[in-house]
Amino acid sequence: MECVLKQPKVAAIIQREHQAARLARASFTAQMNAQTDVPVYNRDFRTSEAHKTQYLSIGPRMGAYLYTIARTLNARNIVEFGTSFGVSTLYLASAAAENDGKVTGSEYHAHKAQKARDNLQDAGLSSYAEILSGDGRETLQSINAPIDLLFLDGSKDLYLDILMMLEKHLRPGAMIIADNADHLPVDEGFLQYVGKDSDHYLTTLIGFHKGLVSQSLYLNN
Ligand SMILES: C[S@@+](CC[C@H](N)C(=O)[O-])C[C@H]1O[C@@H](n2cnc3c(N)ncnc32)[C@H](O)[C@@H]1O
Repeated sequence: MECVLKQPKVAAIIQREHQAARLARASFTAQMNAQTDVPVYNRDFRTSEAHKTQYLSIGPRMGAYLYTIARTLNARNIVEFGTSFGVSTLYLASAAAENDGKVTGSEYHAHKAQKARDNLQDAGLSSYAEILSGDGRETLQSINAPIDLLFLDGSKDLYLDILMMLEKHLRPGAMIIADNADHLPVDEGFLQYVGKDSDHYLTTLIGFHKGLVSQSLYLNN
């Protein structure tokens, strides 16, 4: 079976971007955390230095997981809230390439969206992804095809808003994956909405190398 992720050109760009993210994080995190008590994830995505300049990207294990889920679902219409420099998008676009599908990414900062497009181009995956620049609450309103996979990785306090905005487009059996679930309150907001009392979602929290990921199956009862 072909695995686009393992194609030398794709693997090289993914490795390059993980390495760049690691180097950038090493110097930036200590510096920023020393300046304020507000964790990176709680800072305003429009104004914070971290959101403007840093990768804040998933790691290789999470990337392999996203790719596997997208391939297993045969996901053709993949939507990503929070693209940054497009590391996660490279994994999702690799699966989309094999599924004859497409990823629609969203990133508030225009220069980040452009770098994500450049990375996809370098990997030869441009035909399988489109990156919308601007606030996902506006740009993702253009989605109208049935969604197979929704990856939430933008501002944590907007996960529920984005889900509710796109819910009408989820196909039954769609998967919603939310990163950094350990940063979310359990008994309100997104996790409460998709949690055990929901008739529409079956949700599990998965422990990763660092933190929790929420995975919800859309039941559409
Ligand atoms: C955790 S990073 C995403 C990392 C990316 N998924 C990856 O793994 O490479 C979050 C990104 O979401 C963007 N973001 C946050 N809220 C957003 C919004 N409302 N609309 C668009 N982008 C947003 C931030 O600018 C930031 O670059």
